[in-house]
Amino acid sequence: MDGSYSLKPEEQAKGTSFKQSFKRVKGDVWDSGEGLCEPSCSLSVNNISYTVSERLGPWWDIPSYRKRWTRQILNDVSFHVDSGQIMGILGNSGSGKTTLLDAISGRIGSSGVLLGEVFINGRKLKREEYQDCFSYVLQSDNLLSYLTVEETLTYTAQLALRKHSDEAIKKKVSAVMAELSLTHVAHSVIGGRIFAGISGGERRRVSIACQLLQDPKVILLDEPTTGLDSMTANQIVVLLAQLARRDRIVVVTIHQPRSELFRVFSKIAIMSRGELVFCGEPEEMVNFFSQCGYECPEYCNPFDIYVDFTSVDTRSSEREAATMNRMHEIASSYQRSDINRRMLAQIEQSLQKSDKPDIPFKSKESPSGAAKLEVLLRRTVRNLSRDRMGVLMRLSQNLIYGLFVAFFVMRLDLDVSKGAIQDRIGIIYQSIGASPYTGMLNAVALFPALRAIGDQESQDGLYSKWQMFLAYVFHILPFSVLSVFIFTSFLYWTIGMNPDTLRFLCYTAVVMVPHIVGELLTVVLLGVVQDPNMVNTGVALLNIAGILVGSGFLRSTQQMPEVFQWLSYLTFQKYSCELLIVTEFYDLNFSCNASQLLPGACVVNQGNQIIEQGYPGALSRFTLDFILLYAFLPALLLLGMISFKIRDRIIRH
Ligand SMILES: Nc1ncnc2c1ncn2[C@@H]1O[C@H](COP(=O)(O)OP(=O)(O)OP(=O)(O)O)[C@@H](O)[C@H]1O
Repeated sequence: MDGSYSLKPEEQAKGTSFKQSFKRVKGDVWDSGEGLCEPSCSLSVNNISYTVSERLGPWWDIPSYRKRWTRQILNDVSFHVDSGQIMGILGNSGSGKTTLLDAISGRIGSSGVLLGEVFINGRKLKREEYQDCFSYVLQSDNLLSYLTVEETLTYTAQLALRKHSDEAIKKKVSAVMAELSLTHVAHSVIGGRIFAGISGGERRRVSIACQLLQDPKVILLDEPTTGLDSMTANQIVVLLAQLARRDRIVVVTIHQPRSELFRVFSKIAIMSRGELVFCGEPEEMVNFFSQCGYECPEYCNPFDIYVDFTSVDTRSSEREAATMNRMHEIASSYQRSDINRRMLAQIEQSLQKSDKPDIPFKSKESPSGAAKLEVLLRRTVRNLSRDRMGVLMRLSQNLIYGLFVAFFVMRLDLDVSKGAIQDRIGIIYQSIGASPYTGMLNAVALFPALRAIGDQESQDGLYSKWQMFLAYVFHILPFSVLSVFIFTSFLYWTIGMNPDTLRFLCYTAVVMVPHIVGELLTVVLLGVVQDPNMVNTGVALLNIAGILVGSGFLRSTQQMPEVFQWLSYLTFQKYSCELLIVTEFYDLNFSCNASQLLPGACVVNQGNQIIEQGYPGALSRFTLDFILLYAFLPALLLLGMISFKIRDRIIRH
């Protein structure tokens, strides 16, 4: 399977070669073309039901909103698959295919009630063992755009199998790439929305390859062909059949497979309204539907026809009643059929076996928490460092903002009558007020994609979501420091702030915190709020509130009601503004050309007067203010870890 991937001509012609080269010989013994082999593993799903409690109406219709009803999403679903087999789950939209996979892979939300059991080799799986046993490939490919295929797989292998030597990991990655025909694109980048990389089908294969690194016996795939053209979709299904043939169980939900894939599947399950209306071999399906009186017309795709026969049409109440009856009629025929009886007997047989093989868990020699963090950090840095626009954006945003300010202010004066005091206060206000926004913009643009990857990989058991959060925070620090340093170096000296190197360093150290806090706060909120736009708005409002209450510029702190005075202690703006006022105004003397001004306009002509009148005691609190300001960073790190632990509970995948 090295090199370019294509269907063999005879497969393209008939789509039957798999079944022919992979015949059922006797009972559960399969000929894989490499000699007869007993299935080494079996998956039995027994009476899985899932119900959720839903509100009757929308929130604006209060009476119905207060009432709840119980909705059955899955209803007593049972099936049995042996290793070597690929089972395709079909059904119209909303029939419960994804929920079924979520249920058997342990990724179902805690919002409903899940009943039923899952057995591997006749041994009952505990709920907490589901994820250690099954690999789950989601519908969307969550991959880092700037990594190559080989790098992507190597980092995943390092996260999953760190205890292996580098050499062993390299071999494993090469083997998986060969198995999935990815060797020819090993050094190509994955690509993203704004730049081209490998094709959609190859990306899907990389997602599957990431799962294969842990040697799962059971692979579940949710709509792996969605978004692919029909030829590529076929190739993916054929590839999955080949993976199954190598002694694995593959269960795949699929929309509208092409008819030539009919015989590629070992088993086909059809779902409708949460019920399994049929589950059996392709030939059995044709006979079953014919016996029910629903023949597949010649030249029609049996998949489409049988899904149509079992779907409920809700376009009118008459159609709904008629199609619902038909669906129930087919489902009960299946329940009474020999096909179903045989399948139940297979489940029973595997449960009764005296010498049950062990449960084949995925390879999981996880590295320590610190080692995982190190891999995540390396991976994130490498991805960002190749993102030219991302790096440029990070480094230049603050500087561009500094250019606006410098252009507007030009050069600070020492004459009070020429705005010496007002301009300096304005610069401090802008430095503190605006820098959180640039941090926020970075996080909103770059973090959601990483969050999606973190969600998936943490569900795969590779690491915890808070580790991804920490890796993100650590990887932005050097960029943030550099970006703020470029900004302050330019602005401070260009507009002529207090010309003292130590004061410049203090100014830089202070402005650094709001910028990092802006990004950190955004990431913390993105842990518990899914929508980046809401987080955007939330952080912007919090920043506005913070600068109003904390800066003392709009209203002096002493004049504020007591509650706001207390609240100001919770804002980083209070400490940073106090610090910058001291840094700029301490021991600075102004001139005043009083002849052009009203009498008394030159009363304030020393920087120390500004400090004492506006921020009494700020001079003595200088060190304390610094400590309190910098305390916001570890506090937000802690909050972030809590936020991503909460995310573990609220987001299932
Ligand atoms: N936690 C839940 N709460 C409420 N409804 C749910 C929940 N989970 C699933 N559903 C509903 O169950 C039905 C089945 O959803 P599911 O995603 O499994 O369908 P599907 O067959 O995979 O559909 P599609 O092919 O469109 O992806 C849908 O109507 C969905 O809205």
